[in-house]
Amino acid sequence: RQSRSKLPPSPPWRLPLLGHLHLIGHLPHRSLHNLHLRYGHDNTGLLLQLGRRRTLVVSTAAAAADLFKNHDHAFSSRPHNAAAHKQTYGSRNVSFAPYGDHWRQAKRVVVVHLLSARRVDAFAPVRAAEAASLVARARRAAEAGEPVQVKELIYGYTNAVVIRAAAGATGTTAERWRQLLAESAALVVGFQAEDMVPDAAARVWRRATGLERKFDDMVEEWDRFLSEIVAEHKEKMPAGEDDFMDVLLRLREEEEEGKGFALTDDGIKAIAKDMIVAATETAAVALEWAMAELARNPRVMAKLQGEIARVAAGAGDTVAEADLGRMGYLRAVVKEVLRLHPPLPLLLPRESMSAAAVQGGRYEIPAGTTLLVNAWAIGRDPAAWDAPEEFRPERFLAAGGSPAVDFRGTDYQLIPFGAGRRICPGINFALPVLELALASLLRHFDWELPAGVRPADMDMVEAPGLSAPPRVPLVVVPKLKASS
Ligand code: HEM
Repeated sequence: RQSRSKLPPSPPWRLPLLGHLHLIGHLPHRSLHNLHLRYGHDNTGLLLQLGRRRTLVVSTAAAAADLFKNHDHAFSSRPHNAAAHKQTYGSRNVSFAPYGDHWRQAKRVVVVHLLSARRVDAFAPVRAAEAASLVARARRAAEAGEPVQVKELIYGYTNAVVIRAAAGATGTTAERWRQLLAESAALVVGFQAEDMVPDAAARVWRRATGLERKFDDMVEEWDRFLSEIVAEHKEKMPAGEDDFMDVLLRLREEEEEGKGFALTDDGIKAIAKDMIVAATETAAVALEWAMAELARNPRVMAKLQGEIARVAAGAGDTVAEADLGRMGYLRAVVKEVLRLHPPLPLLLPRESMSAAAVQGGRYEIPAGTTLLVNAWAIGRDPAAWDAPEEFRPERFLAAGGSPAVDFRGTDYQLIPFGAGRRICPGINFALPVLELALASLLRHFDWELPAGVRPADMDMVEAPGLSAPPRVPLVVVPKLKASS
């Protein structure tokens, strides 16, 4: 019953039940960007009815700035999603938990105890060992003169780093974990039934199509696996550095002494799984896009290799993490990759808990509205970026002493990790994982496109899904550099 003039603009052609869903193709960030260009308001966004969800879509830096600066609290919850709820022990993780005491405490545990600078530093030997193994695999391909599928090369690395940090797991346990991750991801591509119709009706549809059974089997298999890992951790005290499971179990012991956060076994499993799911895919997608952009822009690759050679001169076979801080161009490349290819192009959906009068009261967004922030479109916002489609890391090198734009949630034109209360807590964990892999791969090899493929021929469009790797997996040929 709200006055229409107070609602942000909407596209025409709203259908019963579907609302505007029929206007969304299989790459929602691209469809939503096009809809924004046709019907949206640059300072506010666009209001859509996506199935049963009234959805505000924000596609510009100006609109993101207004929302995150002035209305972050109102939009700090997550929409309920039955599939995610089941997979997360009833939203007992961080990413999908609704705003409230549980989320606040769980996020605090993650930020303070699992992802603190000290803890991230403690995993440096894990990263160094896995980077060395990444280089060894690339070296074998180079010596055999074989092209490599970058996704396979990279996933092995990000999976291993994350799983070792989360649960100290290697070998067959890590392999089982890898399979479970891949199978779960395949089940949650695209809009789900409960986005369209009420939960009960969605359940009937999922049962009829056999999807419910598949979800239940998957949830059971994850639980069996995580329970085994918790049991193993309870049995043996850690030798060496603690992994996330060790830390969570210790926090629980402290709680029993009245000092910590009340964690059940399910809570521990939910948080550990959250860390692994949130970290593995995002980092791998970012690395695959980085390699694609470097293969497509030989000038940037050569300049980056020059920096790495200068800074890491004389070091051993792998790049020392301490040297990464002196590689300013490497950081600029990472930023430019995340600007054009945010691994979660629509971040994670939010939901408003109260009405919000945005743009100084010009528009009113009712409570219970889903918010999609199109980071992919914001990275291409012509009001925020010069020549937005160009891959030009130099734009991030601070000119004349002005501070360079950063991705930590205060420069709203670059928000691949989100912003505000729900910002990603894993930035400090992700950065050395990304930078060490890139520096190691570029230090030892030149990466060429297979014979006959020209940079201009490369397909730079994303695959459908929550995260967005290249739809055509990148294949490149490593050539051992003369100095390696
Ligand atoms: C390149 C790597 C990564 C990218 C691009 C990324 C991106 C994101 C984004 C966009 C969000 C949603 C933010 C929002 O709603 O505003 C998020 C949330 C989250 N990320 Fe990351 N992430 C990355 C790596 C990691 C890592 C390494 C971890 C943990 C080890 C992690 C843990 C989480 C968690 C727990 C949340 C939920 C936060 C909340 O709901 O309060 N992420 N991430």
